[in-house]
Amino acid sequence: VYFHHKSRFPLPPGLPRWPLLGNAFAIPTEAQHVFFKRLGAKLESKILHFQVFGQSMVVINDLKIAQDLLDKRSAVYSSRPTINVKDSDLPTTSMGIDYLFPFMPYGNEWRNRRRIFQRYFSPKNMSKEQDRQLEFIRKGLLPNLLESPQNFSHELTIFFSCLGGMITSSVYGIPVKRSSDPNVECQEHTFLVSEGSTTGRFLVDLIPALKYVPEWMPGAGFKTIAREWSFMVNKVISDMYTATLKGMDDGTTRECFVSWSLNEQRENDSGETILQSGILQETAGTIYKAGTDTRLSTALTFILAMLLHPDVQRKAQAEIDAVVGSSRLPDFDDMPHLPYLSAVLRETLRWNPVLPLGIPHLTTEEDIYDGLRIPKGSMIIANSYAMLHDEDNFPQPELFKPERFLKEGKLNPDVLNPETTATFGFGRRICPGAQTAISSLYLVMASILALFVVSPELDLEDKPIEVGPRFSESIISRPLPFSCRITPRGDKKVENLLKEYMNFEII
Ligand code: HEM
Repeated sequence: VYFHHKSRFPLPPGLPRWPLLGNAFAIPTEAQHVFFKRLGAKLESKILHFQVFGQSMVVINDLKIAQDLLDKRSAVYSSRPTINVKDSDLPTTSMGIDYLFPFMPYGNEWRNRRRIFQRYFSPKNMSKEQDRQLEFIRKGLLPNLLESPQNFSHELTIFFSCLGGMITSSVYGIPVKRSSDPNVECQEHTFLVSEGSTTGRFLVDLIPALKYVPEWMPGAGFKTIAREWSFMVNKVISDMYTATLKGMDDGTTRECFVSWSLNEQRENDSGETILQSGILQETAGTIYKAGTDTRLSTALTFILAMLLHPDVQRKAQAEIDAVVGSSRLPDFDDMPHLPYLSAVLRETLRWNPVLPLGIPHLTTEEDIYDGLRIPKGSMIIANSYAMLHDEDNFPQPELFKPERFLKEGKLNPDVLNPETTATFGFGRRICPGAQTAISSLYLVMASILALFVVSPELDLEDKPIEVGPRFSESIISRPLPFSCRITPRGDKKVENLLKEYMNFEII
């Protein structure tokens, strides 16, 4: 009786549906975040409902609604859509990667893994992680940029080596080469196999209800790839883990997520449990992809913003020079004294949210919100892009304007902070890597601006090549390849400043 009573509430507004297909073909396959934002404005609703091949889907375009539901009612809004490939098609129970906890449904299995992750990536280990970040930036990123032949694909590789290497070292503690490290490349290639050309494809393939269009429907090709892919992912995850254990025995592993977690658990007498059950190995296997792509996209967005806004770049450099001087490199202690740079980071996260639609949640109960019915089993999409481009909070949201976060030269606490709002998701699923991400991005930005200038590439007639802000319009939003130059600043003794950090081939 109660159920029927509740079900009389209407669904949130949406589009007219076709039988069976529902709204599948009304939703574009690219730039969905922009489509949802515009449709919400047209239908005058900040919460929308769609039906896609029988899957109920709710899109939230508003921060308060997302907080009311995903944060405050998190007991109901914290699951994930699961992967729906038949058992018989695959060697393991599903695609073989649903044990990676970002994609696990809500419950104890997910909770155990997330706890193990959070115990290491917590404030008490932050200074150790920051030492590692400093090292990878100073011995890897900066020397590599200095030696770079200046082209986008090379620079992309440099950022990727630094961030992929940093996370590999954080998780596995094994030595990493400053460029072309075989373990970093192997993880990257393996995780990329299913993705085709864009990074977004990776997540799209993982989230069944996002496969609106036939090419993403599980067909023979998809299943073959899934089978091969799950095998390779599992092998890499197991090989990397074994390398750490071996390194722990012969003393070559530096302290890292895996070694720290094992030691900590051994002290509590339960180390055998996580070791035997393989939970630690699985949790470790999650971290590379989550921690590399997201930071890489943010770093590239930052470079693009500096290219397009030389005035912002000069202001940030002047602030760094005033605080850091010319005889040393920036470090984490400088952060509180660099409000303009902090505003640049906030604006970078806001201007091009890396995961514009976050990662979908799933409701485990029916719910009623503001007179609207949210069915059980609905996929919930929090449109972070719409929230971070909400004109009420961020006037002229398409403009890159760090000043919006400042008042009288200080960070203005009255303006929403993208470091703590929407960028990293919501509720019990909120990104557990946010602190480490922010800290490393801050140092990447400060270090580059202290030593280098981002400027336009010149064409054959020495005219600057024009670049527009264009992003891959998939699940992960990343600037499309653009030409630029990242050259040592003429007013700094860059080689001297980097002298003690050059020539470390292995970090
Ligand atoms: C700029 C960088 C990053 C951004 C923008 C970002 C954003 C996000 C978002 C939006 C989610 C989904 C939250 C939700 O479901 O509501 C997420 C989940 C996650 N992130 Fe991040 N992330 C970043 C960096 C990192 C890093 C560096 C790590 C690891 C060290 C990491 C590990 C994870 C994990 C493990 C999850 C899954 C959490 C779960 O399902 O319980 N992320 N991230």
